[in-house]
Amino acid sequence: MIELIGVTKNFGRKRAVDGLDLIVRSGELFAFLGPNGAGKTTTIKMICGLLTPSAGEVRVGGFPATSREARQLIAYVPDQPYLYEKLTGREFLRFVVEMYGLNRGRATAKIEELIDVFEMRDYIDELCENYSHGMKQRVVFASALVHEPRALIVDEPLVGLDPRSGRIVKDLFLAQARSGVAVLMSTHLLAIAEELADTIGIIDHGRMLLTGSLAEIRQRAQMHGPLEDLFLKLTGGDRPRVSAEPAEDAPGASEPIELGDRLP
Ligand SMILES: Nc1ncnc2c1ncn2[C@@H]1O[C@H](COP(=O)(O)OP(=O)(O)OP(=O)(O)O)[C@@H](O)[C@H]1O
Repeated sequence: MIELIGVTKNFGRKRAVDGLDLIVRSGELFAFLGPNGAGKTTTIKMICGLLTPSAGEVRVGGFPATSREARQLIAYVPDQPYLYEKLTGREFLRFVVEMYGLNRGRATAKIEELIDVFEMRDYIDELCENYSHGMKQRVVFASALVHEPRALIVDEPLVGLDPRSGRIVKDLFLAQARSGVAVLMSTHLLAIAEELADTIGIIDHGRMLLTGSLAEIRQRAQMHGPLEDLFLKLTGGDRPRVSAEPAEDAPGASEPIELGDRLP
């Protein structure tokens, strides 16, 4: 459903994405991982047709990503939700229906279904300006699904969500993938990738380092511990060592703290 072949993106002299190959099939939940500045958002924007590649091809459902056909197939949920503050959540969903030119009867039923899925009935008729981050994010997810996309692209989907909202969103990804939607999720939360993903892709400096199921990438990297260790090893060394610079006479003052030592 989503296909990138030899994709490069330059911003002036900066190469953000470098000869990237990436495939997400219908029904697959793909976790796109990489350190800050690795090229994830740039890649996502090319898939959504918001940026054009400097070289290579990006296709969605067989159509060029910038085409109208591709845009009809895709839904994109950015990490910072954007809503029209002076509309209610329901009005915003109706606005999206109009934008896509959807059949009103069918879309109204879909909106009602999504209001229940995202547990928004208590606040959907209030103005968006009064919503919390999590409430906004639920409306944004609902608006992304109203046209029944075949590819769902989400950038850092769980940031700022409470456990209940996070559970709803995670269940939604699984349900979408099981119903045949290609789901591409960019995240820094490795536990989410471990929990949900069929396939994990690790990108660094614009290049795909490894792709496969968790078991496959562990085998290829010859590392069988936590994904965090594998990720850190692949993307530039082991666990970072951070000097806490305690007072000179503090106990253990000369010992650097190793991140992760205190984690359960
Ligand atoms: N519009 C732009 N102009 C110049 N450089 C850019 C632009 N957008 C991104 N870059 C650079 O391209 C590289 C990749 O950025 P990108 O935002 O794709 O990374 P990312 O993996 O999404 O990072 P993060 O996890 O921090 O969000 C970075 O070095 C960034 O500074």
